[in-house]
Amino acid sequence: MMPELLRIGTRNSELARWQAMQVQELLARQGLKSVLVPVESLGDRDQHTPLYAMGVQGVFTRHLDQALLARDVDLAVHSLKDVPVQPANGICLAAVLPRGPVNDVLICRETAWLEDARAQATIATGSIRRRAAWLHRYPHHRVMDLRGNIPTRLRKFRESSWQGALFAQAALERLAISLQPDEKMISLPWIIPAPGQGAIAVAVREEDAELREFCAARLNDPHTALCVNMERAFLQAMEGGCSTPICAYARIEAALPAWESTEETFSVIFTAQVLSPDGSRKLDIELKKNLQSREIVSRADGLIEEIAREAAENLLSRGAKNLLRSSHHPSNPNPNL
Ligand SMILES: NCc1[nH]cc(CCC(=O)O)c1CC(=O)O
Repeated sequence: MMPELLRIGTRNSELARWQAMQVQELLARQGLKSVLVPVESLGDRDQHTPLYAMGVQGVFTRHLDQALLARDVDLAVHSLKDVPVQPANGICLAAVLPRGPVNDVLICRETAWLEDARAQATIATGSIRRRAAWLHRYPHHRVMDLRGNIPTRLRKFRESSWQGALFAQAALERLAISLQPDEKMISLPWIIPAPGQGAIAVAVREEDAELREFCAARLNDPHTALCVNMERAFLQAMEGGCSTPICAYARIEAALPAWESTEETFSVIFTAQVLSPDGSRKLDIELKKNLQSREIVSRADGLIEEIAREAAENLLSRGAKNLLRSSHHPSNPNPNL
């Protein structure tokens, strides 16, 4: 039996509440009533310790896992990017919603410094992936640590003299952030996103079979699921956590059908990258597979395994582990590099 009123657990940030409301709206369209239940997370309580230094996975999701297991909530809504690849015991991801924008963006005031290859600049981000990618392209820039939720980070940028700050485009769009007249938003497609970036996930208790199946049938987007599950399988194969500069992005594009085929044909394009934390070195790979539309569901698991393993084996054989290990603390780069 499903409860009359579903309780949706969410972090209490503006972005988290917006995302939880999306799920609430989708449930309402299916005739299900729900309420939002805010649950504070470790990552929200401590907004100063850099994320990479917290040393635990799931700083944004653990308290919601606990609320699910304690039966204080029936569903939990997460930014998939923040969810550890290994789910907590008794909890499973039942659905991912259609993916939003995946890119990172730069918010800045004037841009002369970007066009001048030798200009000095200070850029702010709390993400070691964005830091590494930025420093790879602009090794002479300085990257500052910037923590907090989106409005806080934007405010800190506005009060600073930094040239720019990095954000997920999905987050800015969801909060309908309006830029000031002197501000610009520049899309950064050359930064490969984090696994799962731009996707919203719904977690439930494993034992709630009815709710789990309902979410899988009515809320889940199979295209998004194929892509993000591939990115996360790759992350797992690399044994990386949320605090390593591991990037992965899978997308599905319509491909021209083979002449004898009447079925729609797609390509899955998987791009991955690992960087040394100081940005001095990087390894890339791109893999592409064609598949028929029905295979997006029927062959999903096999394809995810196959591509994730091939990409991880390739990068690991080229020395990815050394590269990720080469400096542990961004502000204390290995002098040997
Ligand atoms: N770690 C925080 C977090 N988790 C998800 C998003 C943005 C939305 C998304 O990428 O899905 C953000 C903010 C950011 O990365 O700037």
